[in-house]
Amino acid sequence: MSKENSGQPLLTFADADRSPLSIRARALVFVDERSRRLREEVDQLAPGDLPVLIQGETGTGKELLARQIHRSSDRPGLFVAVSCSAISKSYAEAELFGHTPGAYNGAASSRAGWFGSANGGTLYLDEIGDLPLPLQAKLLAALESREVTRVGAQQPTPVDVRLVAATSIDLAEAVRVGKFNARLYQYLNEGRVELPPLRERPDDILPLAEYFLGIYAQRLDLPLPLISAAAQAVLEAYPWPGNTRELENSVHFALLVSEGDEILPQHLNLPPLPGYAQLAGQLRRLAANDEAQLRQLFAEVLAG
Ligand SMILES: Nc1ncnc2c1ncn2[C@@H]1O[C@H](COP(=O)(O)OP(=O)(O)OP(=O)(O)O)[C@@H](O)[C@H]1O
Repeated sequence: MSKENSGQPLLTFADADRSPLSIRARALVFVDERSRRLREEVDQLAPGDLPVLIQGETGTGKELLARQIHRSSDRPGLFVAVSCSAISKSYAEAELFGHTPGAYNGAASSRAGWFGSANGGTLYLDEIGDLPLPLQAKLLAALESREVTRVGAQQPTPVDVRLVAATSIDLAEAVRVGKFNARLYQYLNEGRVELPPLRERPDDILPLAEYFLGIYAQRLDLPLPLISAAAQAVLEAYPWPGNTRELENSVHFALLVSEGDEILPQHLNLPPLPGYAQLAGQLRRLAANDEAQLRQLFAEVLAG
């Protein structure tokens, strides 16, 4: 997604699925039990036009999930992805809702804006908490009334847009401190989905690593290496603060530097973990899979 904000429209993603350069996955790798449950939740929410709010740390796959929701909804219009943190301050309203010719200096022609471009489809607003407050109220009004008034226009235009929003911050807290519109929060909260950080769905780590390895090997026309047992252990123990995106970058890097048929720990380019962090990784894994086993482990440790 373009992050420039010189006042030009930032909309770029409508057909990113078709870009040969984009790794944007078609498949959602969801193997861990928590991910499977999430997948079921999303499958229930996807049909129809209810708004959805996806809460999750950076790089967890929120946009991929939003695309999946759009695909499964069978809405005929486009999936339009916009990062609210990249919105140009001066032209935010015109970017979002469009404008008429001559609405402001330099606006020679009219534009539908992101909202209008998503007509009949899905508008994905990433980091919705970064949307300026006055626009939050206008967004809610447009969603509820199903019409928008372009900047400079006298009459509203009918629109049918499904909103899927994402946030990495706690919007309830933002409402509490007056930074987020309470009614917009209620509107969004009806279809709320929590996307857990990667470290809390450890059984996704290796399948995702294999998946990215396969995709990058194919794209770069390289032979597919194996991930050595030691590298697998490192991948599983690492806490992935940058989540799936960080894993993707690490695997991509490893493929480029491994020059052989096996990925070793040193190819992953991850900071070395202190002993306690490795232990924490193993404990997280055990806790996710088998609480009884974890309790037994603690009992053994405490018994000396
Ligand atoms: N479950 C998954 N299966 C396959 N690929 C995934 C999965 N989750 C994330 N990815 C990939 O990881 C990368 C990051 O995902 P995405 O951009 O959707 O995250 P995000 O949460 O929207 O990030 P940000 O918070 O920075 O906006 C993308 O390349 C995406 O295709």
